[in-house]
Amino acid sequence: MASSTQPADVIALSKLTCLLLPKEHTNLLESKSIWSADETHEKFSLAERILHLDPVEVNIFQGITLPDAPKFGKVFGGQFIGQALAAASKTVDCLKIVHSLHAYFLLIGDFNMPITYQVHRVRDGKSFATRRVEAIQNGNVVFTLLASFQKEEGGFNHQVAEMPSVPNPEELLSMEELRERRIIDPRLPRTYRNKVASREYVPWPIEIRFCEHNTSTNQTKSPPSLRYWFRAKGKLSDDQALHRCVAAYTSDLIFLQVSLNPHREKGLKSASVSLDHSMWFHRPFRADDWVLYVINSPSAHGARGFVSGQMFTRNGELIVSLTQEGLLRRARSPVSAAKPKL
Ligand SMILES: CCCCCCCCCCCCCC(=O)SCCNC(=O)CCNC(=O)[C@H](O)C(C)(C)COP(=O)(O)OP(=O)(O)OC[C@H]1O[C@@H](n2cnc3c(N)ncnc32)[C@H](O)[C@@H]1OP(=O)(O)O
Repeated sequence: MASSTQPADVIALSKLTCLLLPKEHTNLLESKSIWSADETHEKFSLAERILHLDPVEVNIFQGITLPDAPKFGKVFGGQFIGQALAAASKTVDCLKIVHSLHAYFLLIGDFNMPITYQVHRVRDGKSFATRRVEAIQNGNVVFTLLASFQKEEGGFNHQVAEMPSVPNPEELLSMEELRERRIIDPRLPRTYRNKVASREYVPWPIEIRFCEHNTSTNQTKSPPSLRYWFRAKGKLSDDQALHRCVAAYTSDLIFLQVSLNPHREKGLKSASVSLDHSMWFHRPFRADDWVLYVINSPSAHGARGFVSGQMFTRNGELIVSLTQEGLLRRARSPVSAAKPKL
């Protein structure tokens, strides 16, 4: 090769390798990643647009809370996890993909303000890379995440966890259909039905189908477990990093609430927020294809609820294991608390 002369464009050069690629194949080098282009465009799914970040400086990105993104009166915890993971992913060699993350929610986020994500490049190894991300609003660190990335590598393989036998998502009702049914279900209290009907309904970027037919309300006790299928609405870009960010985003939508199930009662008003969140990504998957989320809460004690979860593909592959601890309090009445914050 060194002695022959060939007409070609030099595309990439390093100390060891000189890659010669004919012009007609340069498209092979175009990034297929979500991280490069302007992703605010309408053609992208809402989940992908929510996770879009603008680069501000080296290692610094900015995210916003879109008007049509779920909020729950504050920046949704899953939005912090998804956006922070997106920020970390943008600073890592694209051959390395996230395999675990650990996050703490430090302060309630203000959804009217942009969020600055500062990425610290903790380490870049041959196979692994580690990143620490701080989400900042008003000069305060409101959320922090540690994430580890790994280059694809072959190895031992086993899976003991079995996907439970549940109905296919096609046989189950969508959240929208469930809402309609609940409004007219005579077995449910009229006050509850009226509340569901009058509450503003903002569609989520994620489609959810509960596996069990459930007639319990947020004021009736039920076991501390839940199983549902989810997938992003619309098609996501073909980037495994994005699919993991979307699963991270979704994982906080209905998770901690499962810990409250056995304690629900008439008149209960709770003040609950996620405190920490950990995820391990075992195998590749698509978040715009159905994923089964199996949730259990083994413990609640000392105003903290603990939940663990597993995610499976339709084929029964265990793709994610996760845990969360959250603050579970009875909300104070306005008489005893002048300005409740939670
Ligand atoms: C079927 C369909 C189902 C659908 C379900 C959909 C649901 C979807 C749900 C989606 C889920 C989304 C999930 C998510 O997105 S949760 C969002 C992500 N998580 C967070 O944002 C948490 C951020 N972290 C913090 O805010 C702090 O670190 C906390 C608060 C945890 C600790 O920090 P700190 O140690 O400093 O706090 P503190 O304990 O002293 O208290 C702080 C303040 O609170 C007052 N306070 C205390 N006790 C009560 C009480 N009982 N009732 C009312 N207020 C109370 C207290 O007086 C104080 O106020 P003030 O004295 O400062 O004024």
